[in-house]
Amino acid sequence: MAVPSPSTEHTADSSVFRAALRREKLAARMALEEKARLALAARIEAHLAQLLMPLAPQTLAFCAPVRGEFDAQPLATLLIERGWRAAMPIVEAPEAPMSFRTWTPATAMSTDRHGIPVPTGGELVTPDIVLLPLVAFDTRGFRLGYGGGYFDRTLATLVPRPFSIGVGFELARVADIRPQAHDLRLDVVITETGIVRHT
Ligand SMILES: Nc1nc2c(c(=O)[nH]1)N(C=O)[C@@H](CNc1ccc(C(=O)N[C@@H](CCC(=O)O)C(=O)O)cc1)CN2
Ligand SMILES: Nc1ncnc2c1ncn2[C@@H]1O[C@H](COP(=O)(O)OP(=O)(O)OP(=O)(O)O)[C@@H](O)[C@H]1O
Repeated sequence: MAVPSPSTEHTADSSVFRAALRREKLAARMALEEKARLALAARIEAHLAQLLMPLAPQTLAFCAPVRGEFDAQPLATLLIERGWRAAMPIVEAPEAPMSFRTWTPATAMSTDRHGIPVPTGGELVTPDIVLLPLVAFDTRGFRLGYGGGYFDRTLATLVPRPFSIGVGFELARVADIRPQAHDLRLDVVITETGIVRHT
């Protein structure tokens, strides 16, 4: 059976398209050589620092990196030293919004149901700013993740909604991820080439 090509073909079923896009972009990221990935990550970190460092200290949520994602821990550590609070999302149940627990470099970690490191304990907090890892993103600022719908479900419940920053590599960019009704637009996307604001 022919596999739909996310780059060229418009299938009627956008969930098939999204699943194929997810596979393609995840494979492209995982195919990056470690050295090349770290060079791109350093550029992302510089853009992110340029955006965040001038701000007054607040609560920043980010994910422990898996599968070749950008690692925000060094920058989060620097921000903590400047008075910020850092937090990580916790998947409590598959269909439920995530909660957020404080994180520092000293925080004891366990592994969640998806194999992602998360704080074992820690205070529950509501983030002001959230870094969202991107599997794919489009020119309007819509994001594709691993397919759990966790961030859409979580951000939809938070009032005021945290400022959302998508973080990923340029290789994740597409024209249109074919967003579904529940998909939220990112306020900002940061890649190695810079910062794009969508709000
Ligand atoms: N590092 C990191 N942590 C994160 C996220 C993330 O994107 N990156 N998340 C961002 O939301 C949440 C976890 N989201 C996840 C969603 C799905 C799967 C997963 O394993 N999905 C299956 C396929 C599911 C499907 O296609 O229906 C898989 O990949 O095999 C893993 C994590 C919270 N923590
Ligand atoms: N606000 C919401 N309320 C209820 N269900 C939702 C909501 N947001 C997403 N979902 C459900 O979650 C599932 C996966 O959504 P989607 O493909 O957008 O995931 P994703 O954004 O790639 O995943 P993740 O955020 O976990 O990385 C979909 O079946 C969708 O119906």
